[in-house]
Amino acid sequence: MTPGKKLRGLVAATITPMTPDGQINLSVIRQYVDYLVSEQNVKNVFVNGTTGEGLSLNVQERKQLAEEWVCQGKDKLDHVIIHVGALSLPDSQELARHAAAIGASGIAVIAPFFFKPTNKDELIAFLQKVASEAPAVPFYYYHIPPLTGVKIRVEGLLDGIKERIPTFQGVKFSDTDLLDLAQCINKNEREQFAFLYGVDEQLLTALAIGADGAVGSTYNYLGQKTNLMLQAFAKPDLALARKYQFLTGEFLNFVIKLGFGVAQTKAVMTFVSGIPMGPPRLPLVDASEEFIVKAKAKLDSIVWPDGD
Ligand SMILES: CC(=O)N[C@@H]([C@@H](O)[C@H](O)[C@H](O)CO)[C@@H](O)CC(=O)C(=O)O
Repeated sequence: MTPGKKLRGLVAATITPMTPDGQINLSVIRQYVDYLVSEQNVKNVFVNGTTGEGLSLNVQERKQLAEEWVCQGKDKLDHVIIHVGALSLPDSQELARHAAAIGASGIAVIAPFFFKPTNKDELIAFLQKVASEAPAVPFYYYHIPPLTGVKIRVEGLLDGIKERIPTFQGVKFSDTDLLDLAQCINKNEREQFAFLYGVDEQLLTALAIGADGAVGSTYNYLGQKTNLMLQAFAKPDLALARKYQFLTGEFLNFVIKLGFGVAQTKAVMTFVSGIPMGPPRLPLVDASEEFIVKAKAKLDSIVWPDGD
């Protein structure tokens, strides 16, 4: 891992592999790391987040997964960010201490979403209590209002955040309010915070307003194609960048219409990578055979600009 290096580019929101009987399956994580690096050119991971079913795992499972990713990622990955958010503050603090102890390169926290903070001060108070348990570890706020229902705008949250959370390093922004994201980027140029976008089908738009990179589920299996989009954008060859975005969008638009979530992501990753991701944990249920057949046919039918 590369300490101190600003987080940029693609971050795979990792899937939690499970055995057919629903236990976490640590045995494939080594192969998973190698696959991300060699086949997808993705060297950053975000562990135990939404895609990783982090909120459906117990504390022990989350620690085991964090340890395995840090251990297998050593000398191979640049950043291993561990999501340590939980509804229970002590659980979240325990996970933050654990992430620090195992040498994670960052921690992230989601807004609590059962009893919700009602304003930015309450939210910052919660985040601060977690961040202070890992005082040497870069801290990221994980903003995902479609799932948490916590709609506190990030722009306001960032005002004076470094005084409250000295380790504050950036935001994983999984929302479509691009005005909020743009205001964050515009106001925080000097702070060197990292803004990582989390709606994969709209990444190009976020890059245009200055996002540093992205955290998402599709970079597990479309990382290499999305990296080509990032390269085209940097060149700049916007026409080419758009082609990549339109094609990933075409796939996502297709699967979203069929019904797309973490269970389906596990199925897609299994057929693309060959690594068994197993079933999701209840209340999520397995992707149907019909979904798998249709999603695979759709992905195979796409002709990418690089000729693949
Ligand atoms: C709601 C949701 O799951 N969003 C995904 C996206 O990557 C999403 O799967 C993608 O944009 C397809 O819609 C990520 O933002 C989630 C994520 O990064 C995580 O797993 O923590």
